[in-house]
Amino acid sequence: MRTRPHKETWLKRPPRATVFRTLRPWLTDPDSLTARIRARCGTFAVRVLRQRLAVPHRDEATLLGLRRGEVAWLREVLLIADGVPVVFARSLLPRANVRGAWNLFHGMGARPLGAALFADPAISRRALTCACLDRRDARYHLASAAVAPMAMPPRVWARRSLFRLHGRALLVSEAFLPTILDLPE
Ligand SMILES: C=C(O[C@@H]1C=C(C(=O)O)C=C[C@H]1O)C(=O)O
Repeated sequence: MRTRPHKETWLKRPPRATVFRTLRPWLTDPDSLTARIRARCGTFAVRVLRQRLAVPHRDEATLLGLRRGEVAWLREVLLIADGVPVVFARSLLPRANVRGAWNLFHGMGARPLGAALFADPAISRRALTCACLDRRDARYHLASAAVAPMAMPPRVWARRSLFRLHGRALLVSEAFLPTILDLPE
């Protein structure tokens, strides 16, 4: 699927005029997304889609301080609440960060990354930003393919932030599927 080079705008806050009131807390809550979902469903699961070396998108590479074409460790998952996918998450970790500091990335399996990230006081989270992803963005298509045959709306709101440990970065992006709004507020 060819997507035009597109530079979506990542905002510090979701615009009131275009983001559902009930979606805003999901885009802005700085605590663990896993914990927030778990508190609103019966059974929670992580479906690991991909975990391998990959070339980040240009904006992701810039955030991670990587040169264009430089590979990083990629982890893509679906967060599942009561059997229904509610979030498509994509995390990127520069290769140099895997040794020591970020070994957690490889030991996680189907355990949620957040369980490790929010358990270590040495890990800090930078500010969240959010963007509306549509068919112009390759990540929209990754999420769409991940949830098929469940239909994807023309646009999904996503958020992302950098986690840092001993000066090394991990980029976590989370796209919210419409089903997130079926969870209690
Ligand atoms: C960062 C968190 O971890 C969640 C779990 C992820 C995973 O297991 O790959 C990725 C992103 C998050 O949605 C969190 O819970 O806030």
